Amino acid sequence: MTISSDSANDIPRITQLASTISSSVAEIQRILTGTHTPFPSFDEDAPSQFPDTISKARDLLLDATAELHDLFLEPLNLVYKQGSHNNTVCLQFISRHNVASMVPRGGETSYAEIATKTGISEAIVTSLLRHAITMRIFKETRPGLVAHTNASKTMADPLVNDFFRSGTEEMWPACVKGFTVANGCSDSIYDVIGKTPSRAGRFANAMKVLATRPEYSPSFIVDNYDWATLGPARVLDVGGSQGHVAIALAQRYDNLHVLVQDMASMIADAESGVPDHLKDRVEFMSHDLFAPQVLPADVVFLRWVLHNWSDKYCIEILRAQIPALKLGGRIIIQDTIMPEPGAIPLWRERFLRSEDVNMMAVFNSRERTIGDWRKVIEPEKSALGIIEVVWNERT
Ligand SMILES: C[S@@+](CC[C@H](N)C(=O)[O-])C[C@H]1O[C@@H](n2cnc3c(N)ncnc32)[C@H](O)[C@@H]1O
Repeated sequence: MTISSDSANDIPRITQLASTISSSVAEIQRILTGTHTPFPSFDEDAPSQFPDTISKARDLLLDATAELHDLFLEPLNLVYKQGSHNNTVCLQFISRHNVASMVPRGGETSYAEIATKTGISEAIVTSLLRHAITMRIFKETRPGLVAHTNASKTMADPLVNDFFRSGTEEMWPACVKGFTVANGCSDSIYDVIGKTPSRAGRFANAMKVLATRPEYSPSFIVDNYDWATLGPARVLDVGGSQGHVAIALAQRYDNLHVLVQDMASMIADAESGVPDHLKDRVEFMSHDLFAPQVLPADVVFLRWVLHNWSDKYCIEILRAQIPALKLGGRIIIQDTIMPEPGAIPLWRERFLRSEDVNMMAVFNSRERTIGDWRKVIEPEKSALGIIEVVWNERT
């Protein structure tokens, strides 16, 4: 029998992992106790985010616990565990029928009642939700009765529900067949959902939800670029959806006037989400990002836009922005830079690799490494050059 061990001191890998788990939990306990922060739990009212201060210990803990767990699965079970199609079926059922909002906060409801409300048989509802419960979405308090966990309660938020519905109804079929085949057309996802306000609205809500994840927080662009030194500046937030990032920028920097440009269906009613005191500095305009810019700008800002497009289209998009730039103007791009394999904690890398596959299936694009970005931005292609890259390993 071969024992997996550290050859230097002959400590088995499983023991090393247990020791990492023990020391990182001790560190997290020290920090949470010191800051009077509640400990993690699946309870309905447990906190939904963690303080930044535990980030390093949490990275170590998540990777070590996952490795230890996986080591004790037989190889076939390990691979089976990663096959997520049955998870997706459950999430599609829950989000399509707004099941999470049928369960009262702090109370319970029955599978039978959910069956009546959804028009789906009690047996199927029970199977789908009992599978969801193994993912810690809902809990069965007594036979036949379900209540919220913190995960299911999160799904009761209409924006979060839209996020999962967009994922399971737009992205998932596209991952199986490619977006165009799944939708029986030759148009891009944006052309297709742009024609249906409910689908466009769901997508815009999904973007807002993604931005609430600490890794995708607008604070990275607000905090890591010195917008104040630009002086009075007009910023075009190209593909800015419903303005959640524009609002964050205008809130912090009163020197900025931000014009959000997006497809008409994506920005329908977006103005109503802008706080009154920012309404004169955050505005919206329907504009095709491939059309030459008509308005002069100090900054053209593209956040999470280019990763949706293959190189050829990125170059077209960038070229279309150039006529807008005033002398000394700049294009600021905030987007994913793919790390080398193994360069960041595995649980974080997994999210990025999953996004990469999503880009491929839904957009015929990909998440880019710094070398890939150079190819898009090199001067002879787009008339631009990379001046500075700021990389934050948590984004
Ligand atoms: C991935 S989302 C990013 C949204 C936002 N910038 C953010 O950071 O959350 C890409 C955005 O590009 C917009 N978009 C796609 N094609 C477009 C087009 N042809 N013209 C204008 N906007 C477009 C989409 O509607 C969507 O809001």
